[in-house]
Amino acid sequence: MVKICCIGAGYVGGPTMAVIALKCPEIEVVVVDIAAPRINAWNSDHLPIYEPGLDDVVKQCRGKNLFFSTDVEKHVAEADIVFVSVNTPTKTQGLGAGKAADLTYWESAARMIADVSKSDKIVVEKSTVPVKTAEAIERILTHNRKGINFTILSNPEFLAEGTAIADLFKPDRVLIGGRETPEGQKAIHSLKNVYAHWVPEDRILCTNLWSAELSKLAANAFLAQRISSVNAMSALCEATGADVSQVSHSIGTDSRIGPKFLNASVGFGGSCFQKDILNLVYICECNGLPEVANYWKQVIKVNDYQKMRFVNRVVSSMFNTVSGKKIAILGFAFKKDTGDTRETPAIDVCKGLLGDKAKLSIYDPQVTEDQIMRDLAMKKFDWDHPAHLQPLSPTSNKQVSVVWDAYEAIKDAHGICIMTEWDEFKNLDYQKVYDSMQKPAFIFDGRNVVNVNKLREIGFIVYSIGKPLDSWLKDMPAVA
Ligand SMILES: NC(=O)c1ccc[n+]([C@@H]2O[C@H](COP(=O)([O-])OP(=O)(O)OC[C@H]3O[C@@H](n4cnc5c(N)ncnc54)[C@H](O)[C@@H]3O)[C@@H](O)[C@H]2O)c1
Ligand SMILES: O=c1ccn([C@@H]2O[C@H](COP(=O)(O)OP(=O)(O)O[C@H]3O[C@H](CO)[C@@H](O)[C@H](O)[C@H]3O)[C@@H](O)[C@H]2O)c(=O)[nH]1
Repeated sequence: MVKICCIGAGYVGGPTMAVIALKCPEIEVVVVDIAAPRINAWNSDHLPIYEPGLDDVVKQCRGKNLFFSTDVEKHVAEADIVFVSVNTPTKTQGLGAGKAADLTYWESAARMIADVSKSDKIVVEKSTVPVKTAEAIERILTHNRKGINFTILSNPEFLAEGTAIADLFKPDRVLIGGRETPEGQKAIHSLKNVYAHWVPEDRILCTNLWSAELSKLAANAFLAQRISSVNAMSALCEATGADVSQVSHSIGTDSRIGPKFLNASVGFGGSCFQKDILNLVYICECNGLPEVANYWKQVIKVNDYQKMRFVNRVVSSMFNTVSGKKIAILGFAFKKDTGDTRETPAIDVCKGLLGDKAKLSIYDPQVTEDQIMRDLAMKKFDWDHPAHLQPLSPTSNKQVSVVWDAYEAIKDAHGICIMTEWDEFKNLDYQKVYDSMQKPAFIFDGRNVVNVNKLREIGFIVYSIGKPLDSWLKDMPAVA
């Protein structure tokens, strides 16, 4: 029986391995992690992450050929294929701080693999890493080896949160990079056989190591670039009276552009886009390519601009101050159908409003109060470390309350900010909402989910990203 061990039971390791176990009943899959609470949760009825369809997959194979364990060394030693899916945060100190990837967790995993192995292994990079990482990992593995052969592959993951299971069941492609040596090609073949259980052969792409590593960074940079492009257009739409949804639709019907990933928003969030672009920027700088680095840096700059532009709109519309005013924040996750808040634009918007002394009442159907308080207190990039290394949550923040009902958050508020496109925000009883608010009642829709005309008929003053401005907002000072 082939044995797979995955180091890192997070958003990638957990769902990916669960799907491999489901699709390959004759393979034993063990997911290991240093975080005992996470492993306990994977072994319980309350999985550590919210992801549609995940419970079902885990229930079908857990205890049969899918196991979760903290006994990292034992399971690594026994495995034929070791996936490494640990955190690769942005460095906060030292050389490359604020840009380069911190490979501490990866390196310690590689050293441990080298120490405990007693048989040949294929070691698979599942984490997103800088191009050329495989070379460094190979050195660590081979330097420590005791006659054991390690073959390294790059197999980056392209799943998106909220649709992880659907993405894993039917990936656009699986990418496997390896050395162009007989051992490298043999290892590629072995990993290809795993995915071939359910992925059509023409969707399994095999490349050299560096192409696979760089393709992951490039894919995220291109995706994020589309969002920053449409968000940049949204500012111009507001200035000219064009409607960004109409512009997106018009350009998206050109088959060379395509319709996906053209939704204007308050900004992109999530654990990957910013981190991976910063990493790409750093790699370009290290390779003496400042123009290329600056090109990609601009994607992040526009994203930061979009979040600040939103805060400025809120404050300037509400008579240039939100001091002491209750603002309801609807949604805190970085997108719908996930409880993940890593780099969510809600953090920057909330911090901006708190900086102007607003009182926030926050509601998200999947995010806990503890997580929100922690996010609002955390320093940039601290979130991307294993749980036991993160700062504890602060006891309280007098300006912030977290509630478990949208109407409760909205009651007596002066304004509403929609930060996540949860379906339930489209279907609120907006007449009831209006009646329960202070007047004038403002809605700032950061996700373009509400029906602007209907809400204006009710009496709201509505701001929706990239849409023709409310006459109220037109009279306000320019904020761009
Ligand atoms: N989240 C996504 O949607 C996504 C998608 C594609 C790629 N990625 C990449 O995959 C990697 C993992 O991301 P994630 O979202 O799953 O992170 P995560 O924080 O959810 O999970 C990482 C896990 O690794 C564990 N870990 C760290 N060091 C360890 C060690 N030495 N031994 C055992 N366990 C260890 C941590 O405790 C944590 O549970 C990152 O490089 C990320 O960029 C993420
Ligand atoms: O048209 C769009 C599409 C997305 N977003 C925002 O962009 C962010 C990222 O969304 P999405 O890409 O759907 O989710 P992620 O889970 O971050 O997935 C991205 O990052 C992963 C980690 O590397 C990759 O594996 C995926 O392929 C890539 O889509 C979210 O805040 C979205 O709200 C927009 O604002 N407008």
